[in-house]
Amino acid sequence: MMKKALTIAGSDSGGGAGIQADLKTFQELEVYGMSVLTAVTAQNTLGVQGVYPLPYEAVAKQLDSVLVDIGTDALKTGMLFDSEIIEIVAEKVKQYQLNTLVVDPVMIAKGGASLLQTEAILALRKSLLPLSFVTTPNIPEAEVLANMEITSQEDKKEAAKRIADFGVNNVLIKGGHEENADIASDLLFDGEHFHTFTSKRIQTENTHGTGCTFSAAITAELAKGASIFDAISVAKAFITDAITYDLHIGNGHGPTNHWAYKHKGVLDND
Ligand SMILES: Nc1ncnc2c1ncn2[C@@H]1O[C@H](COP(=O)(O)OP(=O)(O)O)[C@@H](O)[C@H]1O
Ligand SMILES: Cc1ncc(COP(=O)(O)O)c(N)n1
Repeated sequence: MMKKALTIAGSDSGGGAGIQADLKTFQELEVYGMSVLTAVTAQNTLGVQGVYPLPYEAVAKQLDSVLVDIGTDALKTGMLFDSEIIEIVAEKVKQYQLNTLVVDPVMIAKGGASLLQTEAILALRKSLLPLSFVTTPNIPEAEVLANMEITSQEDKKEAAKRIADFGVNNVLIKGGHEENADIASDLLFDGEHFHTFTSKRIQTENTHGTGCTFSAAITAELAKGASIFDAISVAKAFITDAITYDLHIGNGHGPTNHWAYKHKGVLDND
């Protein structure tokens, strides 16, 4: 039986991040993908030109439609926009007893546009993180959640512990923003131990959607029954290939290549 994965996120009209990145990743990793939209963004490789949240009722209804009938083996959240949407998601996660929740605490798009209202940070900490199996902040997001600056490996560890204290089982702080490093190193705290997942750093401007793609890959692997460690290992290989075979599309920060992980051979012969 094919496993199922659900993403609750915003639409990226440019196709590189958000719902579109998530569904492409689910497809490549061979899980059945479903989506609940929270907002529509007018977006391309140059940035975000508009943000249009959906009515709260639309978010709640989409969740009920999917969960009453189809159900899911794992789910992830991306852009949630405000505290009301966070509370709706938290309610539904409890109501339908969903255990495998991946929270990618999307706050700001790479060009600087806000995808989460500042008032919503509290709701994220108090209502959603306690229900989560894993959360995947980048460094600026980890700084906001943990309420501290991160300038060293020790700071990263301290921030991971502080975020775990909100009640989430696993905290994965991504190292994509450490631009001076020659590796891209992500730190996992599983409540007891630290592990790092490392790849070489790829020099490219085309990193639009890396965080969405990475957390979607973790979600797909968890849906198939992988352990958190194995799910992150596959996701790290998936995102590294997707960045290595990046797409030179548009005039700004292009997207990653969701096709690469499964079809490197074909791309190498291109
Ligand atoms: N230039 C890069 N080379 C290799 N891996 C990268 C690069 N940039 C980001 N990554 C990896 O992509 C994943 C997403 O991280 P990040 O870019 O920090 O997320 P976000 O998109 O949320 O800011 C992480 O595994 C990170 O290590
Ligand atoms: C609708 C939407 N959701 C999320 C992101 C973040 O993208 P990234 O993965 O590059 O942090 C985005 N740019 N747009």
